[in-house]
Amino acid sequence: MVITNRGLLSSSSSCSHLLSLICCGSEKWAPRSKRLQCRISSLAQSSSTQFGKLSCQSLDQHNLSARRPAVANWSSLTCQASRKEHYSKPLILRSQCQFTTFAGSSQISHKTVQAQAAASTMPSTVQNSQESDSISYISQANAAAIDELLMGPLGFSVDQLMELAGLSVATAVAEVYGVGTYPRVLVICGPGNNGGDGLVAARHLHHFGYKPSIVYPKRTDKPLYKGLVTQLESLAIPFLSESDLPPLLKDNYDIVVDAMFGFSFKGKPRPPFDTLLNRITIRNEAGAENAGSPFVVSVDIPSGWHVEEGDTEETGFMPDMLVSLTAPKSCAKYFTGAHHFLGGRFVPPAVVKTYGLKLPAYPGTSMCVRIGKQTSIDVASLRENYVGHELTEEQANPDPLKQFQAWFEDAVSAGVYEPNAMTLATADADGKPSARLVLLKGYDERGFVWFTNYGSRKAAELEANPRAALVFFWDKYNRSVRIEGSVEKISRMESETYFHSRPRGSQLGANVSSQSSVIEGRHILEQCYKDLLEKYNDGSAIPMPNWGGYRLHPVTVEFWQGRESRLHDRLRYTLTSKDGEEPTWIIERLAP
Ligand SMILES: NC(=O)C1=CN([C@@H]2O[C@H](COP(=O)(O)OP(=O)(O)OC[C@H]3O[C@@H](n4cnc5c(N)ncnc54)[C@H](O)[C@@H]3O)[C@@H](O)[C@H]2O)[C@H](O)CC1
Ligand SMILES: [K+]
Repeated sequence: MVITNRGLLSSSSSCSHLLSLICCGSEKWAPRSKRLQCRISSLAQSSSTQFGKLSCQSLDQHNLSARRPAVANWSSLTCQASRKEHYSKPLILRSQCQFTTFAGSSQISHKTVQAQAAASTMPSTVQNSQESDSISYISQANAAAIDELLMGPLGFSVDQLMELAGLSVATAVAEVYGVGTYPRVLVICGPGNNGGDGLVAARHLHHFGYKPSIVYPKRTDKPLYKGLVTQLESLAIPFLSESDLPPLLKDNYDIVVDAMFGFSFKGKPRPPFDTLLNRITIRNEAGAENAGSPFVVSVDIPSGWHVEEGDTEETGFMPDMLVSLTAPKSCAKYFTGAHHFLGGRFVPPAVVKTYGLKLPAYPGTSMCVRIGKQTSIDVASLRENYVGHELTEEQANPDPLKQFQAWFEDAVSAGVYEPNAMTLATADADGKPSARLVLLKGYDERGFVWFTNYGSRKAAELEANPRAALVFFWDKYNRSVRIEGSVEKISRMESETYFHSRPRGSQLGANVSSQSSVIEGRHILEQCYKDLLEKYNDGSAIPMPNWGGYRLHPVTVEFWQGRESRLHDRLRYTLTSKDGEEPTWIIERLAP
């Protein structure tokens, strides 16, 4: 019987009936004591077979208790072991389980199997049982069997699955480590399909704007891999040898993608992967001098880990992020890094059914989904170490509008969500400020335009005090732009043109909302919307309400680029006019 930590465990015995042992350890911990709970159940559900007896006995010094359900035809038993001690060592439960089966009234087999299971030393806050219950973790054997099923009767090809796997990895990386802050990626590829996933991920990361480099020491001649390498070479993505790597990886890389080994890994890593793994492990040791080394993202499995039991070699390797593929492997239960994602949005119902998989839904059009909680966040310590971009006086366009356009286009191509969202700050006649988010709807040499209800609070404030400030923030590049100046309404014709270009639903919505006024409830809006929908359901023009655009004429524009160690770049453009001359922009650097 082979039993692993805290997951569904495979078992074998010479007996014709399979047993499985489900252990859940760390979530049951009490301070300074460890408890391991195992449920032993029969997977043989033959109607002619009934369990006559199933018992469990501890082979160690544990306090073992066994509980069986109070039903006559029972086929499972819960054993619980506990031992008081420090957290430093795993709790190992070795027990002897005995079962006897009957067909009719005669005993047909009697088998004693020994089971061993361990509770890891993870603190109980890291995972909760709800999480383990709501998602399936699969064994090494099942991972391989699922692959065979996919690539056999279910008609998938390895290239196709690898493409989906690599794309999932790249999208998960981009979701957590923005290209603006962490552009330099080292992808370390192993000899098998896990390495292939790494090659695919590198290609997608390149197209997402990252700068990947690859270490691929054990290449294969298979056409699939040769093709992937050729594709990367055609993008001028560098392939490096281990000797090309700097002594401190963080000097050249923000992220390391560990695509060395996946679910077929066995034993201990052989050279050169042992040293490569060492290089991305050191950072986890207390007081390591390279504690600020790159973030490590493991593909499918943290390389070197036992596929089911985790870091059995006690190397201390713990990636910051794990992207499980298809379904998390059992070892993922020991993952305590900050980010756990599941990738591979292709699992057909036949696989889900055959393996009884519980998998989370993928949101929207995402290729990956976050699973598990993000480890608790200390808000005060949230801090990006901005790297990779700069804004020097030499680079800055003398025209702030052109500089804005360049940064805006960068934000759009980096996939920033609503890059035109900006905070608009206004103040009333007494100087009392207020701010809200609005959408930029146009910009040119005349200024920056947005639309709103002319009866809103901002409109009243702009009436009393026609000056405003705008702030953009584009996280993927760690850039912000601040714009200040005077504000005026745009012409009614411009507003009409834009209003009628909007979807009819938005036009009706603008008529419904007497913006910023207090209303009795949402039903007022819904009723009014319904009435207007009926009124204009003949397709006739929807009139523009007291609504329109504003244009801010900038007099100062500041560009802020986040840089390392808080030494940010700040360039402020100020519109300055000397006697009788056309106003011009002067650029000054501000202390960060
Ligand atoms: N269904 C999916 O989601 C898919 C995932 N894919 C990825 O494929 C791997 C599994 O690939 P496989 O080729 O079977 O195995 P590995 O990549 O884990 O590596 C096997 C490779 O490594 C060698 N090896 C084994 N042990 C050692 C060791 N101790 N030291 C050195 N080398 C070792 C072995 O000889 C082989 O050469 C899965 O995890 C996903 O990442 C697929 O891309 C598509 C389907
Ligand atoms: K890996």
